[in-house]
Amino acid sequence: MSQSFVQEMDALLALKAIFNDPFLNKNWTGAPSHWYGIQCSHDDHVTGISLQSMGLTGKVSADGFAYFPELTFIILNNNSISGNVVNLSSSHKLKHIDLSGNRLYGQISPSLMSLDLLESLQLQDNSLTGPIPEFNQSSLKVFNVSNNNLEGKIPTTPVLQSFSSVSYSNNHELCGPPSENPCSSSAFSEKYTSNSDNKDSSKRTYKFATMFLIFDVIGLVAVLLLFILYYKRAKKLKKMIKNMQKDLKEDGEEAEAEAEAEERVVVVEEKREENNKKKLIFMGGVEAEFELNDLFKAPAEGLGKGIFGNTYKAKLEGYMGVKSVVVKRLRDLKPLSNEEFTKQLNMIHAHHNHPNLLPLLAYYYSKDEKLLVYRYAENGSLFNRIHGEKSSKDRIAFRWGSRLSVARGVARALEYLHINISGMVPHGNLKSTNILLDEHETAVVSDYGLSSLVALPIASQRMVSYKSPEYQSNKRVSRKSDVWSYGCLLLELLTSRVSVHSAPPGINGVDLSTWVHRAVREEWTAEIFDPEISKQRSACPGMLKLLQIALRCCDKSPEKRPEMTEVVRVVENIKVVDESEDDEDLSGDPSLTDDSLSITAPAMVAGDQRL
Ligand SMILES: Nc1ncnc2c1ncn2[C@@H]1O[C@H](COP(=O)(O)OP(=O)(O)OP(=O)(O)O)[C@@H](O)[C@H]1O
Repeated sequence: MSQSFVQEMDALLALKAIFNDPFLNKNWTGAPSHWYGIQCSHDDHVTGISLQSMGLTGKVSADGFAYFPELTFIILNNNSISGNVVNLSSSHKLKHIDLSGNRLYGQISPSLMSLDLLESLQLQDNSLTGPIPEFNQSSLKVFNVSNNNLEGKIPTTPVLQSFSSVSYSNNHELCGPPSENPCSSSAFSEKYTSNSDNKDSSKRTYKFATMFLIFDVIGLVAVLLLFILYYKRAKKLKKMIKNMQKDLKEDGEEAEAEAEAEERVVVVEEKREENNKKKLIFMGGVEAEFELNDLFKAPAEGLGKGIFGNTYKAKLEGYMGVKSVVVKRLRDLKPLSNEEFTKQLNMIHAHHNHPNLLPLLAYYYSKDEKLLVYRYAENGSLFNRIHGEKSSKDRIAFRWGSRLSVARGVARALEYLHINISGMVPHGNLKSTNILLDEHETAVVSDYGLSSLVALPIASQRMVSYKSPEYQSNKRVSRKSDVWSYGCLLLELLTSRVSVHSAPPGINGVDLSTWVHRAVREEWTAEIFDPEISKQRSACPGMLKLLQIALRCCDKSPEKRPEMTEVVRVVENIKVVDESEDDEDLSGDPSLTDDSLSITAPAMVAGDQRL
C-alpha cells in the first residue's frame, strides 16, 4: 500500500468525519473506488469528488483537500459547507472546481492561480471577501464569483476580462470592468491602492480617536441625565414598573395559551403528515384506488431482483380498473428528500401518456422504504418473449412482424424521452427485461427517468449505458449511450442471443456487435438471424435493414451513431410484410442462406447506406 494511498484514504476519512452525513457514514466503507461520489483511477488514486446537493455541513480545514495529487474535479455545490476556500495547489491536475452555494468565507486562495489546467472555477453564492486573485490561465473557460462580498478592482488579466459582468455580479465592493460598478470613487482607490502613504493613515487614526472621545463624552452625559431623571421620578417609575410587570404577566399567560394552541396545531399537523406518509401517493393527483395495506395483504409473486431492488407482482382482484400491479422496492438510492424524490417521479409521470412508455401509477416514500407501483404488463418482458421456453413445444413463435413492431415501439419511446427528458441519459438502462409487452403485445418501455435516482457508483456498475464503449474508455455517457443500448437490443431481437451487456445474473451473453461482424467476416452470415425469423422469406429485406441500423447504433464512436429521430424514420420505413405467405414450414428451405447474404451482409456491415 503506497504512502500516497494511505494519505488519500486518511483525507477522505477526515472529510467523512467533518461531514458526518448519515448516508456517507453508511456508504463510505470498503474500497474508496466504490464510495458514493468518489471517482478513482485504476491504481486507486482519487481522481474526482462529486458530492453536490447533499445538504452536507461542517467546516473544512485549509488542507482538507491537499492530499489528492490526481484530483481532476471537485464538485461540492449546493451544500452548507463552511471554511475558507481551501488550498488546492497540490492538485495540479484539477480541471473543474465547483464550490458554489456553500458557506465559504475568507479570501479566494491565490494558490488557485497555479492550477494550469483549470477549466472551470465556480465560487458563486458564498460569503467570500477580499480581492480576486489575478487568474490568467488560458484554460479557464467558466468562471463565476457572483453573490459574495468580494472587494476591490477586478484584475485586468485578459482571462478575467473575458467573462461577462454576470460572473462578478452582487459583490457590492467589487469594481471595474467587466462588472457594472465603476472604480472612480475615492473610497475604492483609498482602500485598495497598495502604496497609500503613512501620512494619510495617521491623519485617519487621529480623526477616529477624536470621534471616539466625543462619543464617550456624549455617552457619559446621557448616563448622568438618566440618573438624575431616575431619582426625580422614582415614584412614578416604581408605579410604571409595577404596571409593566402586571402587563407582562398577562401577556405571558396569553402567550402561553397561544403557544399551547400552536403546539396542538403542530401535533395535529405532524400526525396528519405521519398518516400521509404511510399512504400511497397516486400520480397526477388521482384518487387512491387501493391502499398500502392492500398491497401488503395481496397475494404476491416475486418477479426478480434488479438494480433498484426486488420487484413483486401483487394481485389486487376486485379493484376498479386494476387487477395486478407491480411493486418495485427501491434500494441503493441517492440520499433524496421526500421533495426531491417526488419531483423526480412527477417528471416521470409527465410522460405517462406515450403509448410505448409504462406509466407509473403510485409511489410510497418514507425514510426507510420507497416503493414504486406500476401497471402489470400481461405478456411479460421482451427478454422472456425472445429467450423463454426456447426448446419447449409450448413456445409460441415470435415472428418477424411482432419483432419489428417491438423495434418500432421502443424506438418511438426512446425518441420521445430524448426530446422530453433532460439529463445525460434519459433512460440509461434500456434492455430486454425493461421492455414489457402489454395485453395487446404492444411494447412498453419501463424504468425510464430513474437513472438520476441512483448513486453514480451503482449506476456505473449496473446500468446498461455505463457498459458503452465511451464509458469504458473515457467515463462519459450521453444520450448516444442510450442509442448504443438500443442497437444492442435490436441485435438481441434479430439474433435471439443474449447480449453480454444486459444479461441477467447467472446467464452468459455475447458481445453481439463483435459477434455479428465476425459472422460476416467468416462468412457464416446465415447464422446471424434467429431461425424463427430467418425462415420467413418475406422478412429478409426488412431484417437486413434492421441489422444495418442496429450496427450503426452500436458504433464505438458516439458521434457516428444516429440520433433517435433518424432511427425512428429508418425503422418506420421498413415494410410490414404479409406473413401468411410464410406460413408453410420452410425449415428445410431457409430463405436466408449464406449465398443470399454473401452479397448484402458485408456491404451492410461496412455501412453501405444503399441497402
Ligand atoms: N410492470 C411489469 N410488468 C411485468 N413484468 C415486469 C414489470 N416490471 C418488471 N417486470 C419484470 O420483473 C423482473 C424484475 O424486474 P426489475 O426491473 O426489478 O429488474 P430487471 O429489469 O431485471 O433489472 P433492472 O433493475 O436492471 O431493470 C424482470 O424480468 C422484468 O421484466
